Amino acid sequence: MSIRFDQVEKSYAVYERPQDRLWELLLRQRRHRTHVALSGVDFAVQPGETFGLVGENGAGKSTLLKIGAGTIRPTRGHVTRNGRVAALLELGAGFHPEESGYDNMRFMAALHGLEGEAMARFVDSAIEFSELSQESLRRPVKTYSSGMFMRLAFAGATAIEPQILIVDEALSVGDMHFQKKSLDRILGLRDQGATILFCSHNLYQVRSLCQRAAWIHDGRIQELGPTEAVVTAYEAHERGRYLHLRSEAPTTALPDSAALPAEAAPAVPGGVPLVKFLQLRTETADGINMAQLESFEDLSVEIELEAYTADPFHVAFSIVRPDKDNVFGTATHLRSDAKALTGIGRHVIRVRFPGIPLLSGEYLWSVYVLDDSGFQVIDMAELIQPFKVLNKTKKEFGLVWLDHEWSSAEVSEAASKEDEPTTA
Ligand SMILES: Nc1ncnc2c1ncn2[C@@H]1O[C@H](COP(=O)(O)OP(=O)(O)OP(=O)(O)O)[C@@H](O)[C@H]1O
Repeated sequence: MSIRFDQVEKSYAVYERPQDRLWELLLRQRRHRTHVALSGVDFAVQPGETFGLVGENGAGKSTLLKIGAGTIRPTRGHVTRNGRVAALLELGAGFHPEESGYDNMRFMAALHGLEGEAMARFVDSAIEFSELSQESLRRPVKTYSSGMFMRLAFAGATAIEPQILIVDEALSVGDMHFQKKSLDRILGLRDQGATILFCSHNLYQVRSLCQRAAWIHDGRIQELGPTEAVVTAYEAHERGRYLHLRSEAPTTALPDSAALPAEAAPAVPGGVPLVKFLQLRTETADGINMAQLESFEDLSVEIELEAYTADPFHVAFSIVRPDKDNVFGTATHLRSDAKALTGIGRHVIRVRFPGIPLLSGEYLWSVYVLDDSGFQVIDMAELIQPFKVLNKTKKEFGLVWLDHEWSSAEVSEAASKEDEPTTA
């Protein structure tokens, strides 16, 4: 139930032109350059642990997952897997397009070495989970919609009751209903003690799900440790990169915050979300949705939502800087009672910030509607309703006011002389 990478390295031969591969074979002359995609990767995901991988595009995350899953071999080093592995990477890549859904499930069972009763149980369980009709299952999978294809592929990949799960942002499988069902399956396996290696660009998900994480940079592990420390270091790096890009390319600077959209598009594909964010309203003594506040004013926030499902859900929101840094975020599942919202229809949540300690600057709001696990985003609106804060009372500077106490002590000359080092 664990997975271990020992000094793993992966290099690819890169050919300028496709025909160079042939010339190399014929002439026995090197016609390629070597690209090192991963090097010196050495860590273990412990039994029952959920381990996150973060890193920018091209850093080597997918290469590492594929090596972990055994779909590609490392150039050096090796991987040890103890337990049944399900890799939720390139779902359906092994399907035979001309064969039926049924037959593809039988092939998958055979690949896992299952026969007779065990094969029948695997096929039944996958088919039941996929919710595909008997008629669809008898058709060749090449006639499936992409959603149907992914549903069957996910169902087949997880039907072996895996002990180790390797997940590459495969959480958006099919429509909203199936996305939730597949996520619940992953969380269920985790709760039963499965070991999970999880890669995502969604740092909220990595933070919520993983105990430890690694940041991969240019094919090497840059940081490895408790998730919060690793993700924070990665965010700081990304921020530096972003500021660098902004300073180098003034034409790509953020738009004037006032021009930002009032409501961002839903995060999730598949039409209307099951719970929709409607609006955010702020209130101070001066009025509703004021474009400018004063530091230490009382501020109330009201978030209105519409649920089209009776399923419980959570709401998170944050105060954000224009460069997307969160100043403060909270969520209903982080309340002491962690109570989810339920019921079809309109919901309004209110949060009061007595004497909000923001200092002068520009801020915005981001709102996320989450499922009952507090993990999957159902709807969101990021960087909405820009507002300014003006600090008229304090001289201190920065983003937020921090309570602090000064103290000083006079150090007498005699005492300080006593502390001086003596030379022999
Ligand atoms: N088959 C291949 N041949 C040559 N180079 C490859 C091959 N596969 C991956 N690479 C290179 O290896 C590096 C790591 O790629 P990888 O797909 O692992 O990155 P990643 O971190 O998963 O990126 P992303 O976040 O964009 O998915 C990249 O530079 C990529 O171009």
